[in-house]
Amino acid sequence: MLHSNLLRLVARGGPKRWMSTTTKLTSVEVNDKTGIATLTLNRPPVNSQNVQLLVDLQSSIGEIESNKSRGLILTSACSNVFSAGLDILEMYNTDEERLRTIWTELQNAWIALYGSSLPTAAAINGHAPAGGCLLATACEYRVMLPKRLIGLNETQLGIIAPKWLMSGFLNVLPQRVAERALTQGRLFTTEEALAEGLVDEIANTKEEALEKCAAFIGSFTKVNPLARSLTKLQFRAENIKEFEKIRKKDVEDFVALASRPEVQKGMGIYLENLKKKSKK
Ligand SMILES: CCCCC/C=C\C/C=C\CCC/C=C/C(=O)SCCNC(=O)CCNC(=O)[C@H](O)C(C)(C)COP(=O)(O)OP(=O)(O)OC[C@H]1O[C@@H](n2cnc3c(N)ncnc32)[C@H](O)[C@@H]1OP(=O)(O)O
Repeated sequence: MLHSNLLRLVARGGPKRWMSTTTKLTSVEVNDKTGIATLTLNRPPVNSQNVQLLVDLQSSIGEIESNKSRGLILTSACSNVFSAGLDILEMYNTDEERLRTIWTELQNAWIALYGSSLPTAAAINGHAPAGGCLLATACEYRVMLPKRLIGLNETQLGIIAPKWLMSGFLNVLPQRVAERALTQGRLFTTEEALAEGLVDEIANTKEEALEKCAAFIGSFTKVNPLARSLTKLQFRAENIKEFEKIRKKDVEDFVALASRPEVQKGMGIYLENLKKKSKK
């Protein structure tokens, strides 16, 4: 009896909890020759970060770390957008528990990428505002397509990016430039981002961006991987320590802020405007 039940489960693909009814929103492809993994965000039209995308992103990072890939390139399957940041629809008109889950998974995804011991690079093949910029700046290297926008525009939305969320941004920009950009909620064009050091190179196509990212990861071929990763993590240790100290309180702060009536109202107006703009 037990045996036949097991056989039935195997035939159906295993116990139910492993039978996901939804498709994964990220994919991983490892290049046989280079051993470099490309992790693609695939939630059209704009890769807005809902809980599932954030959970899938963590699982793909885990997969890449355990399959002994030589490095990780993060990119997008959407033609003009790397990621539009947090899914505002998911944060709108919802309950506190959902808000708690959204923020916890954003934190988890960020720390998985920022704290990865692997060499990481972002092939930014489209716009990367807010949470999109967060993921790109969690990586060690950025290559971006021309005439797109990147930055932390939170103040333009009337919200505040917490300190940990600025860590990657502050790693690559001088304090003065970062402070001005964050207080203005500035989105940089690719060309401005290159001039300031927010991105490292420009590429004309996604393929070229992937090649440049692979070349960056390839630059570590002759470096001892353990020495490399420990050195990287020493640079990031202070930010990670600060983040770990406040991560629980940070979730509650977010829930309190995002559930305020005036913030919810702002989200509704912002969503309406986004929709109006996309219909034009
Ligand atoms: C706004 C208030 C948020 C309040 C949060 C409260 C507390 C938070 C405290 C701190 C948080 C900081 C951390 C991070 C925050 C974020 O990430 S918030 C998200 C910020 N993102 C943006 O401002 C980007 C908004 N999107 C755009 O500017 C553009 O869509 C684009 C990325 C430049 C791409 O342009 P385009 O290719 O022209 O695509 P469309 O604009 O036509 O969009 C297509 C459809 O996608 C919908 N959409 C776009 N972005 C989002 C999004 N972030 N969430 C949900 N949905 C989004 C858009 O409405 C279109 O939908 P329809 O086709 O009309 O149905």
